[in-house]
Amino acid sequence: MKHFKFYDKQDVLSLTKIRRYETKLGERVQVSAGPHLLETTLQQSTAPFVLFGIPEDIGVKANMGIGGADSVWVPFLQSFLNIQSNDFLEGSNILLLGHFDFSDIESLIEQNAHDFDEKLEARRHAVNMIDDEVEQLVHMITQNKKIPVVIGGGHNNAYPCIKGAAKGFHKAGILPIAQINAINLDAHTDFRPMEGRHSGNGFTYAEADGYLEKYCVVGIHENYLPQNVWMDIVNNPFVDCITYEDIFVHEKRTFLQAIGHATGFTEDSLCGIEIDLDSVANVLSSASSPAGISIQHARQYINFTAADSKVAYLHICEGAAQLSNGRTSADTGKLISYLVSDFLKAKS
Ligand SMILES: N=CN[C@@H](CCC(=O)O)C(=O)O
Repeated sequence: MKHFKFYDKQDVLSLTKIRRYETKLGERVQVSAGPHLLETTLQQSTAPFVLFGIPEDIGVKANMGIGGADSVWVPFLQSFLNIQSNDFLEGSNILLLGHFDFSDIESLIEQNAHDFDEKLEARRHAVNMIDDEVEQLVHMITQNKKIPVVIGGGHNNAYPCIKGAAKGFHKAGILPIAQINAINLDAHTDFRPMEGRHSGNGFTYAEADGYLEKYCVVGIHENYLPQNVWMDIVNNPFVDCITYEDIFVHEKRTFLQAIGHATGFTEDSLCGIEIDLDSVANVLSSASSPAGISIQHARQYINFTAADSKVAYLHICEGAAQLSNGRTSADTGKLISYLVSDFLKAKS
């Protein structure tokens, strides 16, 4: 994990606005005992939740998407650490570990790959390196029976989250085999073919490698579902989906019924909870869209899945504060901080 930057108390407090007579989450969260003491920290910490960031957009670019998923981690922290510590959420049950910094890999690719094809190939190759480091961290966290709360980054990181959690919880004796389920609220299935690693095929690789058993994706947009992926889903009894159109256009079932279906489909094992922020209307991301669920729906999804599933991890991804095409949003970090706090409250 040579790309991981551990935080100390000072790092956290530098982003926390201290105010007399009030206490913020930044004053209450736990931090690591030091870069070389991760195992000891995880063994000794009383916090059941371990929060870290993967501010990278290599996976999105490797999927021919618009870069910028690396820009939301700091704005998220600035919001999250300044949430009031109170009876609703106190903060000391969170261990804030730090973030991955893969910017050296991206710089190398930019400097050395000559054209579009070479860059695409290099980025798909680089995603394997990201996979390995993220998997290692998720494995260590879950092996210590803690729940990772992961802020991306591209949706490519679903793969190392699933693989790391499956292996870690198996090693901890919680799972008989290294295999978990996953629920995903997303405009896309991210079940694209195995053409090299990128943000559009994390679940395909996880399933093919045997770490993902059942996968249910809620809210996919018919307009962005490739026919070959649709056929793969229809023919796979371990994969299920409910389209955005079936919920909000044809009204075949309500949003909460769709989530209930997803938690029911995956209830036999530990389950990774995933949300791609391109599912939320007008939130800045590579695949931003004016059509999508509301922020209220996203918060309900987090609340219900956290309460109704045996959670293996939470992964919130693809949000951006600034895209490589110049678009910006000051709100994405704050939205993510609401979703993380909703999750923590639902689990308390
Ligand atoms: N994780 C997102 N995957 C989508 C969106 C791609 C994009 O436009 O960035 C997909 O592969 O279709």
